[in-house]
Amino acid sequence: MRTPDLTSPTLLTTIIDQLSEHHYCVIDQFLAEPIVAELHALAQARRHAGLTRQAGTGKSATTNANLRGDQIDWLEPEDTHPALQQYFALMADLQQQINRALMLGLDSYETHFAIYPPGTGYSTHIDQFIQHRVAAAPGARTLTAIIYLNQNWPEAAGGALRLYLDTHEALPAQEARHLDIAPLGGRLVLFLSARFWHQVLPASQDRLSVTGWFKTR
Ligand SMILES: O=C(O)CCC(=O)C(=O)O
Ligand SMILES: [Fe+2]
Repeated sequence: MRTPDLTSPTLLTTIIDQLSEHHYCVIDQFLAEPIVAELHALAQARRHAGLTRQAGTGKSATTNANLRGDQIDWLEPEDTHPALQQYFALMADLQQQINRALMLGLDSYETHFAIYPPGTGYSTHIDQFIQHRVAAAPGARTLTAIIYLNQNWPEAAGGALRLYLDTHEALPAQEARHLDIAPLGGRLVLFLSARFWHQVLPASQDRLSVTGWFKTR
């Protein structure tokens, strides 16, 4: 199984340059197909074992399927599954490299599988809790990291991540300047959690990802 080599100067330089210039980056084929397939199979197996639950929104984690329709399954770094071990090791490496280059002070990582059944999405939001939206709030989500697990995803299936590129004080309109990012297997999306409004558009088939947040102390 091959995982990306973060000691490769080109990959790391691309990530760092894109993050410092644009505050987000999209890296295709970040994860190789075998590990994407393993994580996909694991997410489905855990779903069938009843480990996923309806995701909530906000600190109280109120569930409202109109706002957010995914099923989530939180992952623990102690989990001995080889694909998860590889994933956690990779994200720890990424955290260290990004800290070294950008001094973001990333300190911990929380992550879950997310499964959006057909027709569901996640309405426009920001990943930082309102209570944390002051500089250097302790425990704030600082960098969002999403890896998609959908191999052979047809464009017609929808399910893009819509990232609103400008800062907006309040909820941006759907047609505000944005980038639509298809949830292609192996693709990594990183963005500063407090900076971007974003939403998940509904898809016509199950849409799987492993999503996480690097937090500051
Ligand atoms: O899956 C995605 O593309 C984004 C998910 C998301 O915005 C979230 O979980 O906060
Ligand atoms: Fe989000």
